[in-house]
Amino acid sequence: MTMKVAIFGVGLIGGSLGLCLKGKPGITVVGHSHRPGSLNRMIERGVVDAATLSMEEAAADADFIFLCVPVGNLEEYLEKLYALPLKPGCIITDVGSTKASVMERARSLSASGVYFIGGHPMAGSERSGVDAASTLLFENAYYVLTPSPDVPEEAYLRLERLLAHTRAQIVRVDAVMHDRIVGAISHLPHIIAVALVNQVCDYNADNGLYRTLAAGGFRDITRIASSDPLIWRDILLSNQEVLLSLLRDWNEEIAGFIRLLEAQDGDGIKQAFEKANQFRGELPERRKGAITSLFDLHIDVPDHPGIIGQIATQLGVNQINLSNMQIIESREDVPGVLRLSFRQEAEMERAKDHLLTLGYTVYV
Ligand SMILES: NC(=O)C1=CN([C@@H]2O[C@H](COP(=O)(O)OP(=O)(O)OC[C@H]3O[C@@H](n4cnc5c(N)ncnc54)[C@H](O)[C@@H]3O)[C@@H](O)[C@H]2O)C=CC1
Ligand SMILES: O=C(O)C(=O)Cc1ccc(O)cc1
Repeated sequence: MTMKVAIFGVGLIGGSLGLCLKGKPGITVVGHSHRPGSLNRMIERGVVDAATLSMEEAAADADFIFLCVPVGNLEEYLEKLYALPLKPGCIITDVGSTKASVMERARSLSASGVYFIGGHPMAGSERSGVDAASTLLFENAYYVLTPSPDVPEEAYLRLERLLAHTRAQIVRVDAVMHDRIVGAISHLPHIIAVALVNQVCDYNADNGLYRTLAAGGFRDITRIASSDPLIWRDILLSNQEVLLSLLRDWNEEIAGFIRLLEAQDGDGIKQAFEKANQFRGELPERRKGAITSLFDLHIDVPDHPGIIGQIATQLGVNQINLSNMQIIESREDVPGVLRLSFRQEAEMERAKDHLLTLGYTVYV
């Protein structure tokens, strides 16, 4: 028997779920969009079997409904869905980056025979839209589910089985706890990245050298400042209380650094770095989390024409998939450093071994 999966909001996350589910035995994927212009693109991109502007048509007879719209629109979509005739046993889930508010709304709407299970795949990127969707996005990432106590175990397990196609690791977390933790490890870092970029942007208004010289570390820690403004407006507003508390703690951390510098307290500065080094060293190894990392290789390359093309060709010939390539340092009198980024650790290891055998100096 065929299962129907309906996806509302076929962007980065909805599109990536579509890619994981479409074509799997016994599954049909229908995409819903509120914009006529995006229907063709979903089909061309191959993320859904069928696309429609009608909520009713998308939801009719669906076994699973995924809400993949911005957090600020989740409640409105839930209200509209609960007003439609849904298949008995239908599971509605969402992918929003905050969980407490949507869980609260779903509880107030509950309909008999329809189950809501909050969800949050903790992998993504600073990109958005269906063109950025990827089959591999969720692989090895954590995928949080926040079922309320009244959801039968049978329904939870049905969703878990379907999500096995994402190859993510499912974890069950309380919604309020989720928002607190994700606030600290994902939402606060996004605010810090944006504030830092804007601070430098203001300095740059008077002296363009700031932008010229900004590279390496600045780019690395501010990548997430390029995230979609509307998506992030909604996430931050929805986690307001948690974030206000985290920002107060952040002010304290920064005030601590001000005090250390004013007092010329070298030992204190060293200790702050040592504490951070220690905790960061204990983070799970190279696992995808809310802030996703790529697996990077650095290669010394002599600065002569064609060398970068040669490296890319060598990797291509050996069918090693490269995700990104960047020259970090390139001056006429010094060798350049080329950064190659891979989505998979195994690809990075293969590239490293291959480039070493070709005589390149390679660092992980
Ligand atoms: N971007 C990321 O890395 C992650 C995002 N999420 C969550 O996934 C959800 C979707 O985010 P993305 O896929 O990144 O965004 P996206 O912008 O790529 O996709 C959002 C989709 O919702 C549609 N949509 C439907 N109604 C809309 C409305 N009224 N206003 C605006 N768009 C509407 C858009 O057309 C688009 O297809 C959000 O709730 C976000 O918090 C979760 C994990 C990671
Ligand atoms: O690009 C990154 O590293 C991210 O942090 C992506 C991301 C954005 C929002 C989420 O709720 C989860 C993950």
